[in-house]
Amino acid sequence: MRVLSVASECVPLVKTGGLADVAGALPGALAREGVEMRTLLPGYPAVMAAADGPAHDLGDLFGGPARLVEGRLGEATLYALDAPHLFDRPGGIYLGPDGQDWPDNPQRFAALSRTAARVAAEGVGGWQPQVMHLHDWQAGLAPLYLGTQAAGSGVATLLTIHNIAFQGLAPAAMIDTLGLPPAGFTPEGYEYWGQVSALKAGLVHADAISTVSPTYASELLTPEFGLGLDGVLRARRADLCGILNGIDEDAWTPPYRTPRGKGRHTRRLRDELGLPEREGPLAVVISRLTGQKGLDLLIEALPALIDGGGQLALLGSGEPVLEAAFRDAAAASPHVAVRIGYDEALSRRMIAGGDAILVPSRFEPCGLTQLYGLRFGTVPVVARTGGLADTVIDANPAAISAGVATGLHFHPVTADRLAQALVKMTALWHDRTLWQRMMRNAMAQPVGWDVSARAYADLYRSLATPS
Ligand SMILES: Nc1ncnc2c1ncn2[C@@H]1O[C@H](COP(=O)(O)OP(=O)(O)O[C@H]2O[C@H](CO)[C@@H](O)[C@H](O)[C@H]2O)[C@@H](O)[C@H]1O
Repeated sequence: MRVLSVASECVPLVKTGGLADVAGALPGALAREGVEMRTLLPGYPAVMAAADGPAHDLGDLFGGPARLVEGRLGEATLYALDAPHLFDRPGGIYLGPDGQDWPDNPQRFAALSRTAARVAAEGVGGWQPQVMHLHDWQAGLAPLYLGTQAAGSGVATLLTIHNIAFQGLAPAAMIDTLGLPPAGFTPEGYEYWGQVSALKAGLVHADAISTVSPTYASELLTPEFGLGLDGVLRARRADLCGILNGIDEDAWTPPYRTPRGKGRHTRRLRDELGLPEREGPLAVVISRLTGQKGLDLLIEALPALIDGGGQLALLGSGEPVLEAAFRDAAAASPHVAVRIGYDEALSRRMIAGGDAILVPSRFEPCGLTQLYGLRFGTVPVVARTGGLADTVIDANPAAISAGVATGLHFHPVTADRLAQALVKMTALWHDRTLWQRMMRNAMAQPVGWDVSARAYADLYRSLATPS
């Protein structure tokens, strides 16, 4: 089975969020299922640095010359879309130096999608996929472009939603520039309230749609979570499924085997962050600071943790208002440590040293940090939504008496309920036997890719026409 994965970011080359982790993990996880997955990425400078193989000329692509250059992504093949006028620039991969989207983002990711469709239709260097696995809006136009290619039939398409909040909107005036079929610009097609929506194009035209947890797959069908696309998704309900993300269990192995081993790392973390010793739980957060993640609720609920004898260590970056609020919280209490920035090594030390990891998201398609938490016995305290609900077993009385709890849920997602959960977490932490039982349960829970890789492989096989 040959699959082309198409993404706008991918570890270890370029990452702004969880999509990169998933795109980076899939080729290895699927190789074990007999799937040969190759990955197409935009040729940002960091990606071009990994592309030193044969090059294939693509001619002009949205106003400049383009090539597909082969490289390696771990054991797998990488295709880098080398189009310097679109991708060779300093700054963020989505945002310019002014913090706004690059003005030519519609063309940049249309170029990625159009190239994907071309690889699917014509093959590259003698290799042609049977299935295209497209990630988020940046690859959303690929099924539409594929449909316009004479040779396009026969390659199946799967679109995975990692974040429906980004829909890839562009003005209708760009239909020609992007080379889209004008007849498709209707509410049943890729039009979204008078604009072009790359995500909607994918949702309408892909053969199948998935998202990254079963609960989120059903939440997406509701107006609250569908963010304007719930109607489109309800119409495609029969083709929508949820497959949980995993994490790379080898890359994320705790530096201890049993709960007892954690203490040393907690002391070290307190030292590193300048937190005083305290007889209470040390909660950690590693997150993008955006409305999605519900961290404004944590600012409100923080007294419940700190006045109850706990501590908070937060690592993140994002919205300036939230960064400032957490900096202020750290200035106001010796029991709050805040690091603004992106630092994977520190994130690992925090997960190893923390007693609990907080994920109060308003919506969370899957979430990865609670999975790291489980693996490290860092008890997750999570909003009961999306993949958080699917991966953490709440310490309710039934789960406690059955001895299966791995964390805490709160619902509805409000500051009050979060505060209550923090109080409960503190009480559970003081019951050392119970807490260690939860840690052991968490550490024993499988959070790798095995089950989900098999689910993707089955899905690809059900979509592909035999060849
Ligand atoms: N300051 C920082 N320093 C170091 N590391 C940091 C960091 N901030 C974030 N990270 C890391 O970035 C990743 C974030 O992944 P998540 O899945 O938690 O959320 P994200 O919303 O980005 O992903 C979206 O896509 C993924 C993949 O499908 C879904 O799990 C998720 O629900 C969806 O919102 C984690 O690996 C985390 O450790």
